[in-house]
Amino acid sequence: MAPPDNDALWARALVKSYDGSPALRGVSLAAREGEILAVTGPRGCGKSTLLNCLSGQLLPDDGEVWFHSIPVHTLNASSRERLRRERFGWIGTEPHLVPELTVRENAALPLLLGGASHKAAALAAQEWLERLDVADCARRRPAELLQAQRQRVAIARALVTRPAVLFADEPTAPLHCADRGQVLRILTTVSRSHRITIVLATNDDEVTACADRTVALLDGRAAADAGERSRVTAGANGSLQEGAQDAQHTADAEPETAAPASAVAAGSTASAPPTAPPTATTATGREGADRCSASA
Ligand SMILES: Nc1ncnc2c1ncn2[C@@H]1O[C@H](COP(=O)(O)OP(=O)(O)OP(=O)(O)O)[C@@H](O)[C@H]1O
Repeated sequence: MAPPDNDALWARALVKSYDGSPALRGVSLAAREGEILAVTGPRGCGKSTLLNCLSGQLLPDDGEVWFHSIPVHTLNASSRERLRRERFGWIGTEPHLVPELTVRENAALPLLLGGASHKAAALAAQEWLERLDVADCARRRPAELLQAQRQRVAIARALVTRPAVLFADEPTAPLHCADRGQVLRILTTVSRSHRITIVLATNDDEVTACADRTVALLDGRAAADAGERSRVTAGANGSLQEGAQDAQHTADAEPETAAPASAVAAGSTASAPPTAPPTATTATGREGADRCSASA
């Protein structure tokens, strides 16, 4: 089944088990370009597994994941790796920086791995370190930084490639309140200014308030699509149901053209690509993000 044209990320009836123990039992969701989608739920409900399946780090046992017209679930390992490197960013709960590299080298790493010149990669890394307010740490090693600074470096590293989708797995969990606010402000600002779709797993109400929509998981299933602007909910059989109220479009985002998705789809093994190319969508309204921006 092909995804709707206007979704950047779309998943249907995802199933995933570990050694026969189910972690996802038929989760469906969709996220538009520039939208922030929060995946919430108690510990062990499957949030991380869902993000791993959506980002192509894990293959679901069943179900589909589409990034625009690319069927992520059918890509071979090297194509998924390339997709992750070129179009996706990842922020984990722990920063996991390379201890031997400087902060700037860490932030530049995805570009260097993608073949960028050292100069271009260093310039881009520096730019993001400045935005994240850790530029003065550029020559230091991760061990010399505070945890909050390391997390900001990890965010710079995730954003340096200007990903289309940023996955964030409890990105604020290890941070103190003030740092949490700043990280949220950065994420919401970047999502808006660069039209980056953000899918974040969280148990933090403050984080959830910054999202455009929420998908609540319970025991590997979507309990409800709780946002007031929700437009897609998972049916009992994993089918997608369109909600009555569509997202409010805003004109405040500055469009940034992404590289053609077909560049990544080259390695796809799918036999039936979507019938129509995806069309660009606008960012949705974000009252929660405005609240976070104002309070951070
Ligand atoms: N690599 C793994 N091997 C075996 N079981 C796993 C693995 N990863 C997750 N699980 C199990 O799958 C279920 C879902 O875990 P997952 O980490 O996706 O949930 P979560 O909502 O992200 O939890 P948390 O908030 O604790 O990170 C849990 O029962 C967990 O124990």
